[in-house]
Amino acid sequence: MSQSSQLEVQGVTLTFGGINALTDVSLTVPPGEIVSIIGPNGAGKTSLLNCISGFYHPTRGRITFGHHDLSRAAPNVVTGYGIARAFQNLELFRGLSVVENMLLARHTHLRYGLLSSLAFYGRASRQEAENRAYVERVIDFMELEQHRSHPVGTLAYGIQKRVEVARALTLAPKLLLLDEPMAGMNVEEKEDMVRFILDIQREQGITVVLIEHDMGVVMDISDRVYVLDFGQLIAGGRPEVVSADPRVIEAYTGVAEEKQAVGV
Ligand SMILES: Nc1ncnc2c1ncn2[C@@H]1O[C@H](COP(=O)(O)OP(=O)(O)OP(=O)(O)O)[C@@H](O)[C@H]1O
Repeated sequence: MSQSSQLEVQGVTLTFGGINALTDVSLTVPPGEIVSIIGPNGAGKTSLLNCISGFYHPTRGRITFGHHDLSRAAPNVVTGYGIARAFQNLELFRGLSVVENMLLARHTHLRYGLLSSLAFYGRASRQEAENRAYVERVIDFMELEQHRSHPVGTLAYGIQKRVEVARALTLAPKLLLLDEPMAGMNVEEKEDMVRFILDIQREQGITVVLIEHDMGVVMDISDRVYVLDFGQLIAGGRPEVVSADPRVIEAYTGVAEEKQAVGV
C-alpha cells in the first residue's frame, strides 16, 4: 500500500483571454478516497485536472499535495510527487506493444541521469530489472497478459483505455487522475473498468480522482463527488447528498422542480 497525501485545491481561478474556465474553486481529496468531479460539458472539469497535473497553472489560488505546492509545478515535477494521469485521448504509442508502452512510460518518468547511469552501472541495471518487474506486476493486476505483445493500435478501444490506465499505474502513483476512463466503452467494458478502479483504490491504496459522465458509475463508486457548473463549484459531498441537491439537478436538467435525483 502506498502512503498518500491530501490534495487541496484552494480558491483556484483559471482565466483564458478574460474568460474564467474556473472561478474560485476549492475542494479536498482525502487520501484513499475515490473522488469524482462531474458537471455538464464545458464546466471546467478537464481544466481542473490540467491545473492539478501541471499542464495549466492557476491564474489565482493554490493547489497542494501533502507538503508539495503544485500551483507552478511542471507536469514531470507533479508526476515526481506521486500524481499520475490517464488521459481521455490516450497517450499511447500505437505502433508499440503494451509492454513497450509501459516500460517507456516508466523509463521516461523515473529515469536515471546519464552520468549516474554510467558511474553506477550496477545500480542502473538493477533499476532496469526493477522497472521490468514492476511493469509485469501492473500487467498482471490490469489483466493484460494476453495483450502484452500486441501493438496498442490493434487492440479493441476498451482494452486501449485499460492500457492507458496501466501506463499511468507504472509510475507507482499515490494519486491517480482519470479523465473519462469509460468514455466510448460498452457495458461489459465499463463493468471491467469499474472493477479495476475499485481494486486500484482498495488493493493498491491509491487515491483516485475521476472525471466521468456516467452518473450511475459515479454515484456507485465515489466516496465523494464535486460538481462544477460554468467553472464554479456548486456542490460537494457524499454521492447521495449531491445527487439530491436541487442546484445539481438544475445544472443537469435545467428543471429543479422535477426533483428527480441525478443518476437514480
Ligand atoms: N486552452 C484553452 N484555451 C481557451 N479556452 C479553454 C482552454 N481549455 C479550456 N478552455 C475553456 O474552458 C472551459 C472549460 O473547459 P473544460 O474542457 O475544462 O470543460 P469540461 O468540463 O472538461 O468539458 P467536457 O465535459 O466537454 O470535457 C470551456 O469554455 C473551454 O472552452
